[in-house]
Amino acid sequence: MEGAEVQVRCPVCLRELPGALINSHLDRCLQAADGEAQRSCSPPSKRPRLASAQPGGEAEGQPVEARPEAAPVFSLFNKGQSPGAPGRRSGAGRGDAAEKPEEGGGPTLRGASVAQRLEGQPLADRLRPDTLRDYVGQERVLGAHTLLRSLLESHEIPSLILWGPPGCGKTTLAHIIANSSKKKGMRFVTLSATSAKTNDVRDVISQAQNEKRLFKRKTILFIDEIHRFNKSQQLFLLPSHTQDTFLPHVECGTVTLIGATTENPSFQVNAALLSRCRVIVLEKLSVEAMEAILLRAVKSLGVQVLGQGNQHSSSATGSSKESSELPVYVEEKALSTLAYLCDGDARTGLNGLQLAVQARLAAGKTTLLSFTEGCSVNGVLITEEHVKEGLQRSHILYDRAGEEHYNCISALHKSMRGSDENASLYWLARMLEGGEDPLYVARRLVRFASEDIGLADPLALTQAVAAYQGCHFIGMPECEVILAQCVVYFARAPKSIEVYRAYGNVKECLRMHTGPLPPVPLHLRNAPTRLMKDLGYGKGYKYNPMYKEPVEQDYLPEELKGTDFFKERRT
Ligand SMILES: Nc1ncnc2c1ncn2[C@@H]1O[C@H](COP(=O)(O)OP(=O)(O)OP(=O)(O)O)[C@@H](O)[C@H]1O
Ligand SMILES: [Zn+2]
Repeated sequence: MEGAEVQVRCPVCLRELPGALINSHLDRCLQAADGEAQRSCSPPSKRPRLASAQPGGEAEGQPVEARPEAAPVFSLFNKGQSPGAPGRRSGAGRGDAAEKPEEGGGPTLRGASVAQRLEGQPLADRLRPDTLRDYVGQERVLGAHTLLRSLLESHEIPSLILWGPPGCGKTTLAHIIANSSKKKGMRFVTLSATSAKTNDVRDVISQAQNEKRLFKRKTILFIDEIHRFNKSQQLFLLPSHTQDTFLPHVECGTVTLIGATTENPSFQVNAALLSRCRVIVLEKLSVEAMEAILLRAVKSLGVQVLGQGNQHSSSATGSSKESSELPVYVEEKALSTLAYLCDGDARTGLNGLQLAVQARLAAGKTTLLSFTEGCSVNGVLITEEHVKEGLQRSHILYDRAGEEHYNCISALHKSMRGSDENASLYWLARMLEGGEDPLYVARRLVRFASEDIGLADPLALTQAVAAYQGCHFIGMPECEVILAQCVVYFARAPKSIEVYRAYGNVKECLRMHTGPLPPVPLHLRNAPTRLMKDLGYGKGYKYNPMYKEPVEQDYLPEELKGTDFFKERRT
């Protein structure tokens, strides 16, 4: 898939580079663009969603099967509904982000208890900002005087690909654009690449054409997880595919495309499509940005923050059936820890907060809080520990970029090598549940197939490549079983490092060589011209099929005659 020779365009500086270099280049390029040290800009990966944290609604990025009507996924950017979620669709004008939902995302429901405020929609969706004013962070692309900002302010929306790690605000930014564009009378339609069919795209296009022709209305099409469009869907997007296609429509302005992706678009988005879109690189949210988002959430819930300012001591934990009616407090430290641990993923952070509050309310434990000014209050207290528990349940303590990442993949590799299928599965799950990029694991499997299994079972390589492609097509979480199958196959497979080692010997031999390399023996050379023939090229070569008996012939240079790389240095 990732041929080393393939040239890809850096979405930041637009230079063409060999595919193998793009990731390291991007890191540098992003740093240079920023002028200051960036947090990791390496292509982010998808992390599994916190299913348990979404009691009443669904967040985008949910597994396809979790959507009862998998079919089309046109939906509105409605408050009551996250993009891509089924359910309330408006009849005729489906796809129009016209109606304003009743209940504001906004935050506080007057008079309601914290428990009531947590009901229904997941906190993260409810708090999705409507305007740039509430959109936190991403200054580099959205700050004052940036191109994107002025374009948005003038409602000149170009086709965009929003690339960034999970929960950094891609969908939210699209949502904000939707809001502002609908004020300008534009339509906003969303489609999820995980479940949309080619026909769905066609429908959107033809409706957009009608709208443009009849009402002079422009359509903005948001495609979430655009990297998931598979080969046939991508084909459909290509210009050669007659008038049904998408690209010409992007170009002539029938639709403005906004794609969101967690994957490096140079690899995952069709080049022709990519060249027609501006790539906006969003970063994972900083700890400070996360703190701001969490504070807003806490405020919206009516939870009070206990910090340095309001010194308190807590004691005498009791329990109360009515804990849900009591005031709820969260320690400032708990919020900053949460902001740190969620690793720039606002959805994880907000889900973690929601889980922690809900768990505390359900436990019914109350705490007597004594404040320095003398008063004491009985309430529900959320500490750092509770927040960590909330996160633990969402497994995000796995450190994707650091130590853990390398430790786990190494443990997986060694378990497969040691033919321990249980251990292999365990390490695989540790990584995937922790949000590891399945393609990273799949790439390692391809390597393992040759390095450790080799000719003992040459089919292993086919299995690994198939697993890689399968994962690429369907993504997490559906692809996990593909990797599991492959991992168990490999643990059970016979192993051979014969070729791996022999190839190492050959390389070693070349490296150790001093002086000019031996010439290719004349009889092995091809002689396409008279001159070459005269020079003795090909002379004496024995064409094997002409011989009944095995042919005696040297294939190595004279000085290496008799060398057996398969036996060299073997103990
Ligand atoms: N920059 C931000 N400012 C304020 N809130 C944010 C921001 N980014 C994310 N959020 C909050 O986090 C939630 C999830 O963000 P969003 O859906 O935009 O992430 P995403 O980048 O599209 O992630 P994914 O790739 O996982 O779909 C939002 O509903 C919103 O509440
Ligand atoms: Zn670059």
